[in-house]
Amino acid sequence: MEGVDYLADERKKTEFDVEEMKIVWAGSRHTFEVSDRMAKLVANDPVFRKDDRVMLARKDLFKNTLRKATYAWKRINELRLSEEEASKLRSFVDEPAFTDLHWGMFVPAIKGQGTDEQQKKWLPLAYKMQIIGCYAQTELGHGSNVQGLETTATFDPQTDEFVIHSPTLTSSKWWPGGLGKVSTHGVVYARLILDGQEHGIHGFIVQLRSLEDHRPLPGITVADIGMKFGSGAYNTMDNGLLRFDHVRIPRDQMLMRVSQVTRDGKIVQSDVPRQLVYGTMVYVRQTIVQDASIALSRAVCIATRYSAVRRQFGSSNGGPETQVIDYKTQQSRLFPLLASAYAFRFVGEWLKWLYTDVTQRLQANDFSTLPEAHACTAGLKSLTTSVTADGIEESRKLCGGHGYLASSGLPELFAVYVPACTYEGDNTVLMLQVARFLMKTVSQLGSGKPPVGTISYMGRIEQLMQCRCAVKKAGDWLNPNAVLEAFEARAARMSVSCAQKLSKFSNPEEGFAELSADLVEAAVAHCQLIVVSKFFEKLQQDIPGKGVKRQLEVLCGVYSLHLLHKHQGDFLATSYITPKQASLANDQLRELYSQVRPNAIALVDAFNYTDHYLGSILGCYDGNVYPKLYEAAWRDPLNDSVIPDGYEQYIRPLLKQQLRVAKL
Ligand SMILES: CCCCCCCCCC/C=C\CCCCCCCC(=O)SCCNC(=O)CCNC(=O)[C@H](O)C(C)(C)COP(=O)(O)OP(=O)(O)OC[C@H]1O[C@@H](n2cnc3c(N)ncnc32)[C@H](O)[C@@H]1OP(=O)(O)O
Ligand SMILES: Cc1cc2nc3c(=O)[nH]c(=O)nc-3n(C[C@H](O)[C@H](O)[C@H](O)COP(=O)(O)OP(=O)(O)OC[C@H]3O[C@@H](n4cnc5c(N)ncnc54)[C@H](O)[C@@H]3O)c2cc1C
Repeated sequence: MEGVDYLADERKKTEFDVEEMKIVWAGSRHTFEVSDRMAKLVANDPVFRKDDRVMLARKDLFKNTLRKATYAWKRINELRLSEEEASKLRSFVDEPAFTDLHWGMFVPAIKGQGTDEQQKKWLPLAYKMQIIGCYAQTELGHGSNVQGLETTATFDPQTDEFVIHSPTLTSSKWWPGGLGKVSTHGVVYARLILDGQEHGIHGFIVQLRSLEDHRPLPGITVADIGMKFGSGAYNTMDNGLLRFDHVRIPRDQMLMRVSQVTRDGKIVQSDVPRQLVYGTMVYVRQTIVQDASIALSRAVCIATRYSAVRRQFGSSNGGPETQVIDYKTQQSRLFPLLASAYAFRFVGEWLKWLYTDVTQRLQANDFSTLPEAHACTAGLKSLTTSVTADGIEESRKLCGGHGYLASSGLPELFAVYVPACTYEGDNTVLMLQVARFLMKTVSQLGSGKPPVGTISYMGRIEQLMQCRCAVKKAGDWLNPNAVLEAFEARAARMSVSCAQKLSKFSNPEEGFAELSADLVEAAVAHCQLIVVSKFFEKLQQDIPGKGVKRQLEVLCGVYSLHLLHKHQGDFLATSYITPKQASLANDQLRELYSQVRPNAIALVDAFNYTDHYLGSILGCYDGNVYPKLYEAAWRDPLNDSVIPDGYEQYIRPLLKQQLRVAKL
């Protein structure tokens, strides 16, 4: 029935001010208002419809994305949207496109690695989309190992040019988004060669296609790499391959903020550390952490609403069956994901602050916080994307059979999201970077240089190695200090244990390789501690609105205690807690689930997602799931006719043949 809210009874149970929670989720009233306005603008414009997307074949899918992306650009200009509004609008269009890489990597690479003059030349063109750019780093043979890239950029002093070349098949650029069919330019990463000497990997702005007729320029071979995971999903994106055959570019197209090549072919290093060549990756990893909370909250919103609608078993005297959300097993799978979405939102907010802070410091030639920023962005990117990818799949299972329907929105969300565990750094490779940072920190303890920031807890290493958990009853686990100390002690002890084992190897690199699985576990423990501690820090802030802070405290408890329960092996093995204390934590966790239960629908309403953005019948705001599923089935092209295409050719002869067999 039109206009009936099938979740109204659920919404009546709410114990907090949802409108205020929406502001907390958005980050500020201003961000909420911009988001809300842009989401509605997209939802109300028929050009941005997406319910037909899963039916499209690759070419139509791609053209459809071009149509939407260019229409979005037209609206951005017509409405004179700010950068913030434009970026929100693009995200609500909700379709991976070349514009993600243009705005998300090409522009930031020029901003971060280009000199002032280079920025002055290229950014205005990029801002007006008079050139479209991609980020061409990964090759067929090398992705994780950036130092192993094979593309060469050889300086020719005769002509004052670089010669960009792909010497082998494995040096072909492979994967860059937007490269396959759209980009006119790329920031291409290549080995710099001056007078026969190698000088590491640097970024170069290379024009790839003609601005007149879009044909590849001489010496350039470029194409799409082919279909990817899932039928629709990320196939809206033209990930590309690219080969260079001695392509010449002017010297001033090497991005020269980190190192400069002079007219006579000499390299001059600026004060800036060489790792800044990796700066765009740090920036993007930070945005990916923010996106993780969005993707996870979408999945959780769908699974929570549907769990309140869906009923199975438990009917007595002909009454309604039990809502599946009331099953403790459903709650123990769903509510930690809900809590994780909030936790990732807050750690993402903090990481954005950290990134802004490190950027300002870099501008003032203070490079001291760069290693921590690298470790935090790498580790949190790895942790949040892994949990989110698994969480989307768990949400699908929480929706039973209907979760497998494309109209649930979950299969597509999963297919689009899951490469986040790989792109912008494979999650294991990134955790190993965190492990290196941890081992370095442990080795420097006692050197007089106290660890700061997210690693400052290591400064209390003696206390953390010896302390024992003081929890005596379940409610003691609600004390933030008890929880924080548990996570700190676990992370510190796991790191120290790895460092002790490492010290037994005569070759540290061999030791690191041998112990890498343990090191990854220590890095995960450290990253989980960061998320828990940033959630607690959020709760220190003034949070207005009836019951809002209380709900966040409950979610923070769920987030930390479900981790403690899941990883109790770590906490027990490091002897910080006893089995009894682990069991008390689980008792408290169950109690917290009961407190989430009446607020669950309101907690996902606070994400403020339009039905358009969610793109899910199971997650629709009014909960009127069954009629919508029934109607959607009839819209499937297979139901255009009662007798399917192919009946005469295949089904009828088959049936006849079976008759003949039966007669024999
Ligand atoms: C329909 C539904 C829609 C649903 C939508 C859902 C939401 C979707 C969201 C989508 C969002 C965005 C879309 C994104 C689109 C995809 C973009 C993907 C783009 C890419 O993938 S680009 C390619 C990225 N490539 C990588 O990340 C490669 C990974 N490898 C590396 O980073 C490095 O090579 C390395 C692993 C770090 C190793 O490098 P290297 O060997 O040079 O380094 P060492 O280990 O020797 O370390 C040397 C030294 O340098 C320090 N260091 C390393 N990296 C950095 C850094 N980045 N910054 C600062 N410092 C760094 C390291 O710590 C060492 O320091 P030390 O000497 O120990 O002090
Ligand atoms: C959808 C998508 C979009 C992308 N977009 C872009 C783009 O726009 N631009 C771009 O340049 N690139 C892009 N990429 C490439 C991406 O950045 C790389 O695929 C990614 O960095 C992983 O590198 P790889 O493929 O070389 O993985 P590999 O390193 O080959 O990983 C394979 C396996 O080896 C393991 N492994 C590798 N090294 C180690 C190690 N040292 N220790 C232990 N285990 C290890 C990994 O954990 C993994 O299990 C994209 C990729 C995808 C999937």
